[in-house]
Amino acid sequence: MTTAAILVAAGSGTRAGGDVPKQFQRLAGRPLIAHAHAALVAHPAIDEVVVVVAADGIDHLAEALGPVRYVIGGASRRESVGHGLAAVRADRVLVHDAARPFLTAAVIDRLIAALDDHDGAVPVLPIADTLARDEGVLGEVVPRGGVMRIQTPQAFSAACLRAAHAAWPVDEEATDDAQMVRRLGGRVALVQGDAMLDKVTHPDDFAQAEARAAFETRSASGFDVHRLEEGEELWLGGVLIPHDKGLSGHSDADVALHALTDALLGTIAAGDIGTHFPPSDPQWRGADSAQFLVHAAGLIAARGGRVDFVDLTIMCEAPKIGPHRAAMRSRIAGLLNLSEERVSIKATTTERLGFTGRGEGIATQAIATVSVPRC
Ligand SMILES: Nc1ccn([C@@H]2O[C@H](COP(=O)(O)OP(=O)(O)OP(=O)(O)O)[C@@H](O)[C@H]2O)c(=O)n1
Ligand SMILES: C[C@](O)(CO)[C@H](O)COP(=O)(O)O
Repeated sequence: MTTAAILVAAGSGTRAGGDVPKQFQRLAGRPLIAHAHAALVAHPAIDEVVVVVAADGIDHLAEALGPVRYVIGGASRRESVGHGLAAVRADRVLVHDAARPFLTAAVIDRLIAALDDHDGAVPVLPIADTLARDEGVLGEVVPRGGVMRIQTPQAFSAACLRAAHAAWPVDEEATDDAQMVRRLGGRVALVQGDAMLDKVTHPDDFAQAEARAAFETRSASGFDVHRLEEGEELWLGGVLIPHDKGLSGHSDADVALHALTDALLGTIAAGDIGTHFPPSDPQWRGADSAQFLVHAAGLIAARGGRVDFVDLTIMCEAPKIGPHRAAMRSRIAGLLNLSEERVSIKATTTERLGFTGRGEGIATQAIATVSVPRC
């Protein structure tokens, strides 16, 4: 069985307002659509993802997601889903609103499992508030027993969804695909929904979704070594230290900033310092390593994340690190826009053992802890 996901994003977002349709406005550091798209792409059971976008949204889509598979949508959500459906080949189809950003793998798992013995499946939530008619003033209560909220993604056997779209009257609108499948006689399962999946519809919903954005804490380590040589400057932790030898190697060979840069890159699985600044590239010869650290922190910020804490252990026999610790903390805190309480610098000798003990080089181990939006 293969599974496709259709991510509908061809609406104008009129109720939400803003300079661009809501699906391209930023939420938790990324375009709104990027959250749901990442969740669908990352799910192991989903084989293909197609985005449905308005003709005048193609540039916004490219800016938001880079090169992705897309088709042009229609005048209504129903038509947009139909265009997506024409572009996929899989046996099962999930249809999801780009306006519902926080989609977990657990919801997708529940929907797909329900397709084993149903034609479709929808995530549902109970209604917690009293419902009443709006008559200008308070009208009668609407009984809420047996009533529920229906979310997306909605999952279907592709054949059933195609048949439902083909049978639907052209001049009638549909609230969602599940109702279309149901009207054709399809059995649609109810699976547990998720409050995190609530749709961003009105301007205030952005603030609420922002508050809901789940962050996860990640830690990663970095390690680096550079050789001590005569005739070189000694840059360590972004500070020039007077010493009879200096470090040689990539850029200014600041082994502490290199280890820390690798730790930061590790938190977002973005490779290492050599991936971003190849040692073979002459432009980095003698370069200030501070820019590498700032670049890594920038990549974390671009994902909507933040650096929480960094900890370095510098291993050398000489120079003594203690007298320079405060300057290093201050420099690194400044580069990362952190308070100094969030920068820890420790040092150790290796008891005259190994290359550090013989004064041939300096090693640094770094650990970075960051918060990034869960996706
Ligand atoms: N012609 C349409 C209309 C809606 N959608 C998508 O359907 C989802 C749910 O629709 P809704 O929240 O109503 O979005 P909009 O139609 O954009 O909002 P509004 O009604 O405020 O303009 C959204 O991801 C929207 O982009 C679509 O693909 N094609
Ligand atoms: C498809 C849907 O999200 C299910 O709850 C909902 O019906 C979309 O409604 P809208 O009025 O187009 O926002």
